[in-house]
Amino acid sequence: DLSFNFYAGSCPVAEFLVRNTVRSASSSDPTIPGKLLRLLFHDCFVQGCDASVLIQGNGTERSDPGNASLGGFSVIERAKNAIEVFCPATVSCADIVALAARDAVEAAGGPVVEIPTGRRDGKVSVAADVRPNIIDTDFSLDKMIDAFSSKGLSIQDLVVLSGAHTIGASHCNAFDGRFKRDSKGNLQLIDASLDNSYAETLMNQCSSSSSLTVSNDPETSSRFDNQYYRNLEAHKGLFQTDSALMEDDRTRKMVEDLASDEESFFERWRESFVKLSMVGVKFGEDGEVRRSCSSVN
Ligand code: HEM
Ligand SMILES: [Ca+2]
Ligand SMILES: [Ca+2]
Repeated sequence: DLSFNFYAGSCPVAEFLVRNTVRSASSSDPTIPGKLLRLLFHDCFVQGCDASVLIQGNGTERSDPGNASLGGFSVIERAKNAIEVFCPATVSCADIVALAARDAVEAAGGPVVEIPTGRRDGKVSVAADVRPNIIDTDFSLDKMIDAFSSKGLSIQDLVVLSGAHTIGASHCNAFDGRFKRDSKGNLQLIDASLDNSYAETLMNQCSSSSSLTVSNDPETSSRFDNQYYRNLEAHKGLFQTDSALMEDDRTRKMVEDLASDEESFFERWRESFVKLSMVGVKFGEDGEVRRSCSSVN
């Protein structure tokens, strides 16, 4: 079973080493927190929170185009290497991924969250599992709710965890279908739920380079705060799936509450984040503790 401070006896420095690694990596590279947080989402939604996303090789999850824009792997590997020095073959990579995401939020100014540990590392990682489980930016609210519910997560968890888009960055192809440039070079909105001037800014940013990334939250791009929900209220959600939360009665009220009260966002984040970090966790012989995070033992 998972428990708080699972490694208290077997590896008391584990959480400290992860936190330190995440802190130092984030201060030298401010793109790290967003990467580590998204990595947990993509791990937990495919085969559960079992570090299946870290396995390298032909045909693994990591090789799927749906995971092509993930990052932060080297930070996980660094934390694992530090931990192996003190307590070999004891701390799972799945726990390191979850702890690193937790610490990334804290490093970006977000809430401190206590999470249970004791996850086991999965032995299966198949590319074909990725796209059926990861939510695409063209999903309707109903499809998002179904996807979350299939992982034991509620509508509230969907709205609260989407608040992760208060940090990090995205490639233009994830949202540039929402507008286009007409023959005169002017903006033509395709998705009417998007603010005109924001769309114009995005269009211009994206036309300068196709591999460019844009901040998910242009107001406070590297700060984990409730600005994401204020952006949604202003029709400045980056993805259609972000805007959709404002367009439906089932979620609009939650967005407004979270936009007006950061402390309540942080409180709900703690709850929903713990739930996300426990999706489909493996126990006993269903899993193992990997020696190296990028390959099964
Ligand atoms: C609800 C449906 C969601 C959709 C459709 C979605 C989609 C996306 C997409 C397309 C990107 C841009 C990737 C790129 O182009 O590099 C992105 C970035 C990101 N997502 Fe989500 N996401 C969702 C939920 C979540 C959740 C639940 C979390 C974590 C709890 C999360 C955390 C992030 C973070 C932190 C980034 C920035 C990554 C970086 O800076 O490298 N997302 N998301
Ligand atoms: Ca997984
Ligand atoms: Ca922010």
